[in-house]
Amino acid sequence: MSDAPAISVRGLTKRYGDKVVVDGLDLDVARGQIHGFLGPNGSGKTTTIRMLCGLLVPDGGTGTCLGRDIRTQAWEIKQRVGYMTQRFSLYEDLTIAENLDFVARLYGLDGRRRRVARALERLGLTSRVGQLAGTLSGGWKQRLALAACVLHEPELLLLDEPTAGVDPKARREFWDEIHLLAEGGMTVLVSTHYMDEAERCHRIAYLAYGKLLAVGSVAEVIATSGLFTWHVSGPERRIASLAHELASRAGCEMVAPFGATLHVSGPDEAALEAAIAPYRDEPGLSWTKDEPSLEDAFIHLMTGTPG
Ligand SMILES: Nc1ncnc2c1ncn2[C@@H]1O[C@H](COP(=O)(O)OP(=O)(O)OP(=O)(O)O)[C@@H](O)[C@H]1O
Repeated sequence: MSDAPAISVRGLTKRYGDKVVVDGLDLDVARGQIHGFLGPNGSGKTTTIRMLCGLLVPDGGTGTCLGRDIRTQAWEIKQRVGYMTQRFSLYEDLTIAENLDFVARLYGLDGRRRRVARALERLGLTSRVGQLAGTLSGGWKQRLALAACVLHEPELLLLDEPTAGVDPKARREFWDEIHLLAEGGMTVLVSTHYMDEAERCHRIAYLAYGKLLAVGSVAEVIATSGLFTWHVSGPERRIASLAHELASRAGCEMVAPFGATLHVSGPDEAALEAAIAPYRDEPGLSWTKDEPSLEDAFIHLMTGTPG
């Protein structure tokens, strides 16, 4: 396997009319990595994914995907990439095996039986081969969609919100499968809105309004945010009123209740401590300084970006 990055793009730009939806994006994804792609709705994740696999031509920028030029070698890229779109559809009145066989025929793949058997085994679907796709739960449907995407043994998987609306257990299992595929050498770029999924990636990139705001490991992205956070817990009614009081104090940029605990954050450590100082010795309240969560960091990064 080559050491060259699976994805390497510079200044990637896409406009629709006057609107710049991807704005000068630089991104490197190493081979064999699971790279998360996060950002609010409409931030340009799908558009970027479609430019990377040659489905959309960028208006600006250059780069390679699997060593091929994204502008001039789209056909070669498409053959080596598995792309699971947000609305991946399967034939509900066909069984799991029939769906996979159909996809293999559609793409004219050689060794169909072997490929279908391998995909079934890889994704733990062997025991359900005869089940109609329409009778599968959301999690199993997504797993079948993933099996269809790996039938041609791609080097890179582009997964666009593959687990939206799927329950936590099925999401966790789906991610176990993604990790197994990566262990086997596949590179994965996966967009998600779920923080727990972001934390299962080797690296993440955070996009807002078409601009890349942060990239790195989860710890690096949290550090990039430059945010400081305190947690305070206490009686529920007091926590509810405290949330209102703190929200109006300078230095508290974000105040978010999590049950009977508040996450209180701000980018200026001294200003934040001054804001909470009057409450620090209040009986019944328990304060701890903590790392900001990834969600705190993302919301802060987005708040500082003009839309
Ligand atoms: N074909 C198109 N024509 C015009 N505007 C488009 C087109 N495709 C996407 N857009 C706009 O580009 C912006 C980025 O959309 P995109 O789907 O890439 O965002 P996203 O980050 O994937 O969002 P989500 O998380 O909701 O899937 C949005 O404002 C969207 O409305």
